[in-house]
Amino acid sequence: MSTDQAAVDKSAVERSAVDKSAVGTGVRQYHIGIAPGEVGTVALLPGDPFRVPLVAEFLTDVREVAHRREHRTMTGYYKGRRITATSTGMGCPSTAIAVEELARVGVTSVIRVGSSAGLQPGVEPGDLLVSEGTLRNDGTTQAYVHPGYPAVPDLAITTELAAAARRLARTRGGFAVHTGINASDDAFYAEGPEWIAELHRQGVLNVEMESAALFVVARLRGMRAGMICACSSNLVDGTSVYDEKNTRLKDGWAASIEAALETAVRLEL
Ligand SMILES: O=P(O)(O)O[C@H]1O[C@H](CO)[C@@H](O)[C@H]1O
Ligand SMILES: O=c1cc[nH]c(=O)[nH]1
Repeated sequence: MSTDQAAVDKSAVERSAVDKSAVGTGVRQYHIGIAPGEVGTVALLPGDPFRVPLVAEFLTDVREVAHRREHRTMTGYYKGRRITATSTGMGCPSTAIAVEELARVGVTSVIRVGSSAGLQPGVEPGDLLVSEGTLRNDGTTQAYVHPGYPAVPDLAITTELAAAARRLARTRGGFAVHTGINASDDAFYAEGPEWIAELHRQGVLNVEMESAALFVVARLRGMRAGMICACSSNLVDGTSVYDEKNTRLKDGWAASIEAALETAVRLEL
């Protein structure tokens, strides 16, 4: 086959190939199992499906909509606003799928309520961490955008998350609120001392595994996104590194959910 013929054949295949960006609008979604009309416009996104009921504890008229693979979804109402909680699973690949499919069923704002490890001294288990932007150390977003494309949250959601978290910290006490840049890694157990020290030197506040996909895919699909995490551990001072009875982390999850719900109400998301 000549080179010219190969080029013609390639473009013929490209012409008939599936365009996934146009697939699935308005129907029950393949991975998350939700159909349009079953959820509202704002979704809180924990990583862990077992934390979806923790969001539901704050809601009235709770309904479980679907649970497929790592994606569990419940809906309910908080202060009159319809709220959805959908778990993303761990990492950017499943998070990108969740955000893509939530966009296809009418969700317009997504707030990750996650756990994340601190990289600066003074960031303690149970503290709340609000993202101002993400260092994209993941593979998924490389498939979507230019290497220099920023992974940034919505400004108003971010400002409101920080304000809501600070109000809770003032009235409840027992935890601090930090804002800054975080990293999104793909490989939890490949975060070695050298990488942790490099992130620390560059002033990165914390590390987690989903926000690169969350922020990039949300931008590309015209959605608003934000992230508030509870600190699970501190990787530079070794506080409470993955100990089962991390009650401060559990309290931090609840506070992060409350801050996200208040944000949804105040901004009418
Ligand atoms: O607790 P979640 O929200 O899953 O967040 C963090 O926990 C997991 C790693 O332990 C990763 O998903 C990381 O981002
Ligand atoms: O990537 C991550 C996320 C949470 N905790 C870690 O230690 N690393």
